[in-house]
Amino acid sequence: MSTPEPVVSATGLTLSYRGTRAVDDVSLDLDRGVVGLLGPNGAGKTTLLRILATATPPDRGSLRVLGHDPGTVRGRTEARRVLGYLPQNPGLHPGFTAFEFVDYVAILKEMTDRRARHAEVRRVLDGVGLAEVRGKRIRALSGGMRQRVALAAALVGDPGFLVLDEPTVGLDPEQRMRFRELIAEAGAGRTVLLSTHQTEDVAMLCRRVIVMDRGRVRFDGTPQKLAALAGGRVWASAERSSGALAGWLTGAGEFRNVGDPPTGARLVEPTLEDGYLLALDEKGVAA
Ligand SMILES: Nc1ncnc2c1ncn2[C@@H]1O[C@H](COP(=O)(O)OP(=O)(O)OP(=O)(O)O)[C@@H](O)[C@H]1O
Repeated sequence: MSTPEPVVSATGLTLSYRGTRAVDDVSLDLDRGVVGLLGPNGAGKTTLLRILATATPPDRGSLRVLGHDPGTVRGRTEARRVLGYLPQNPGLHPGFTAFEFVDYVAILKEMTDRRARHAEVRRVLDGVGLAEVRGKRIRALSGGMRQRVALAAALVGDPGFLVLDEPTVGLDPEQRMRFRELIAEAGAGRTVLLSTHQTEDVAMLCRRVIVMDRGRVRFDGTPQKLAALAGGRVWASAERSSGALAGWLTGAGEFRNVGDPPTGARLVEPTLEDGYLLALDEKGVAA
């Protein structure tokens, strides 16, 4: 029996901007569920997401999205029909109502039957909990609600692949948790790639995490495995410790350090964030 094709399959993706390799020979396969994409500013996350969402063609490499090849005009059109993209700056028109904006996106997605399209717009707005405010102008909505409008727009047409670029940035903790619920729901039946700086979002939501730095994949594995990279490398001390890549005085009045512990150090449980820090420090850590 042949193995089914992954939902997204990328090989050797490379894209440079004026000599800087924003994405450098990235290969990955994605299947169902929420996959987190972590990396420092400028790591290449947005550029990779734009390539996967077919918004930018790579200089090199091949890509298949739900069986389509975005390298061809026809394949690109087909791929766009089956993917949803929430970009970093979704460009919500403030004068539109939530309904009008999502309807506008649905029109761009070539949904020509007005009645079916309006039913779909209502479905996605209801799905993100905005049924009550669909007639309100976007300028009158809170930041959290605006992000939900952008998510609803990405969900139009029930895409099999959803690309989310830092969707929780700027949200307060309550709104972030509400958004987390929506991402988890979205990931139940489809492939979601979630770029974020929030390591907690990854720990709470993702079964797989990819860490990028300087255009390359530095780690690809489970959140548990990423945290485990810091096993034996996080310790508490009364004084500032040399050998720490990062160390700070906590509210409990002692230092928490990540790095190379001195002999006899009092080790503490590592978090995914500790593993992330070490994955960036030790370039080329594999899954
Ligand atoms: N349109 C562009 N023109 C020139 N350089 C660009 C362009 N877009 C991105 N870059 C450069 O490519 C590299 C990767 O940028 P990218 O925005 O993909 O990173 P990122 O990981 O998404 O960063 P952030 O977390 O800050 O959003 C950076 O060096 C950036 O300056």
